[in-house]
Amino acid sequence: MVLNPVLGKLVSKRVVLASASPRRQEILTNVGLRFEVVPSWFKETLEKSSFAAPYEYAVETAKQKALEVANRMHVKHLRTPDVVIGADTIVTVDEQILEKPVDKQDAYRMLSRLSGKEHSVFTGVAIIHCSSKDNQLETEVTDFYEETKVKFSDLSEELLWEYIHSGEPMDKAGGYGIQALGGMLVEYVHGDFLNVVGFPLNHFCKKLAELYYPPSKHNVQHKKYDSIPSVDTFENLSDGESDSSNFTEHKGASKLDSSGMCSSGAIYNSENSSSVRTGFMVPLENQNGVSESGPKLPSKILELMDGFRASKALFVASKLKIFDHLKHRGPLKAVDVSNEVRTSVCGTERLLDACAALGLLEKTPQGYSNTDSANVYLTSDGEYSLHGYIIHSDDHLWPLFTNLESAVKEGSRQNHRAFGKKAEDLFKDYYHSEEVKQRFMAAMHSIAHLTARDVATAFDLSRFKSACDLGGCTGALAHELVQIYPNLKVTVFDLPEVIANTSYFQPSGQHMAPVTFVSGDFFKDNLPEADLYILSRVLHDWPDEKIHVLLSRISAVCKPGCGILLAEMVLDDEKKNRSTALLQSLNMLVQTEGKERSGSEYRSLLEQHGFTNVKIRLTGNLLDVILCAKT
Ligand SMILES: Cc1cn([C@@H]2O[C@H](COP(=O)(O)OP(=O)(O)OP(=O)(O)O)[C@@H](O)[C@H]2O)c(=O)[nH]c1=O
Repeated sequence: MVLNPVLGKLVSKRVVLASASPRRQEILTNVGLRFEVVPSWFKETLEKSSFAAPYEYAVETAKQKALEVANRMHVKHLRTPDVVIGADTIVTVDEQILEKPVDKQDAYRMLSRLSGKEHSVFTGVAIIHCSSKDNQLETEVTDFYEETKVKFSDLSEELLWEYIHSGEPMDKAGGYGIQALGGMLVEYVHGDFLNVVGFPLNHFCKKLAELYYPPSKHNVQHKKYDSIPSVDTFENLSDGESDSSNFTEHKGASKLDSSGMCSSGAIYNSENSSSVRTGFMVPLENQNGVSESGPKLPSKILELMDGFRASKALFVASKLKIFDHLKHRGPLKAVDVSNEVRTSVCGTERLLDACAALGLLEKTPQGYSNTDSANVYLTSDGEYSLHGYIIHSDDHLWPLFTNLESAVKEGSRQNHRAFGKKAEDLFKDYYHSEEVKQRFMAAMHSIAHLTARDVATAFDLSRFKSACDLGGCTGALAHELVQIYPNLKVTVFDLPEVIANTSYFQPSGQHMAPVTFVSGDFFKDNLPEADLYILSRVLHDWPDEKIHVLLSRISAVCKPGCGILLAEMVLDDEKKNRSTALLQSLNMLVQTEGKERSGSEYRSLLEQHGFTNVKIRLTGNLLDVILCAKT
């Protein structure tokens, strides 16, 4: 495998693909890159005549798409990505730039222009490396383009219209998809096929190699990077050389463990510990000095095998409030932390070291201190504290997940095995004790607060005058909504046990008037009147039968034009790409009768109750958003 070493450089980074194109997602997923998808909101309206060459237009558009996402993620979530990738594909013929057709007539114009001729497909790509200094986003942009020439056969009118009516042209530059039916129109392709499909993978890998393995004096003389470097080339690149790259590696990304394995997939040859090999095929020399290929290092599998250890280390550090202590008193030595939290020195030191290697803490000669993200997310009073959710995960989800095998065998929740009692009503279980209720509410508040801005801004909701957040718990989303839409009045509707406990979670110093709390059970009691009903992380708790009851109750009080806003993790229709959401669906299996659903499943549920014009936005945050209106 020659590609993995370069892509392996991205393993420990938060990589974001700023593109809604399913083709780009597939091309990069197929080579094992792990990334989040955050489609860009940049409008592709740059003035084409201001560019000397068409590829400059594609490159600039790609750059603007990626920068928009980098900025948005930095400003909105305090979650600066490490690398954002943007791309833009255009077709040029007779010095005209063709983008995606706006309608069938436009597709006809484009395709008849391409008929019987050779044209060029350019994809511009921008790779943005991001960092945050004093809360300011800093970016380093690398961009390039790739050109592929494509020749179409002569297309008859009949063929052309048949192709247009297939629907394939509409979301594709030049009005065709070479990877599908459009392939039948093509006489020849000169250049990179994937570049036509939407992403020049080969050139992208070369760029990464240039960035992460800048040629040293030594190999400038001997090596020419005019193709993707071979394994041999990579073997000669020590980490020393890669460290000279501008881009710092994630801390601990290449740490050795006792078995000689590196977390990034690098391995030390025991006979030559100074050379780090980042390939997955590990050439080792046998006694005769002949190279043999060792087994592949399955770093993804190893990471998954260890995943629970990392989770538990995070849970224990959170439970011991180590991040809180370090926020106020750090840097501290292990012995001081152990005194503060009353634990053994040797155990504490190992936990702190593990947390530092996982990137949760900094370790310096002065001691351990929090990273910026530990201060924001892991302290119990951090601005976007996940502390509540972490404690809930440890106390509640962990015991349930240890019974995952039974859940899979039986197809049902496991409260009886985890907690020794039969699950009655999902929420009654949470609310049977004050302590469990507080913990659950804190967990829900953590997630609602972290996602509220993206949920509230996924669609323009300014046409609605009143909203009712059904199961709105502590009101975290409601408060965000009234900040963003000052004319909106929001009612939070939840069970009496919840409403009685919301005061602790209210933001201080805000004008509280527009958010009202009303108690009731949305399956039984009258629903407050509203133009917009919000269900955030509600439907995934329930089986379809219960959802039909709830949606029919909402539909009965909803006037035409009024809407429903759902916030859920939305699965892709094939249920194969979004591992966080698919794991969340297992999480629902172990504890509820609900599940995560795909966009089409939600659409179908809503349409059965008279809600149409269903729009789905993937936010790149933990929750996606669906908006629909009653007709
Ligand atoms: C020529 C050709 C193009 N495409 C698709 O055309 C879109 C171009 O549009 P874009 O503006 O570059 O991208 P987008 O789809 O709008 O996504 P985004 O990156 O969010 O702007 C991309 O999808 C490409 O795959 C194919 O799937 N096959 C082909 O043969």
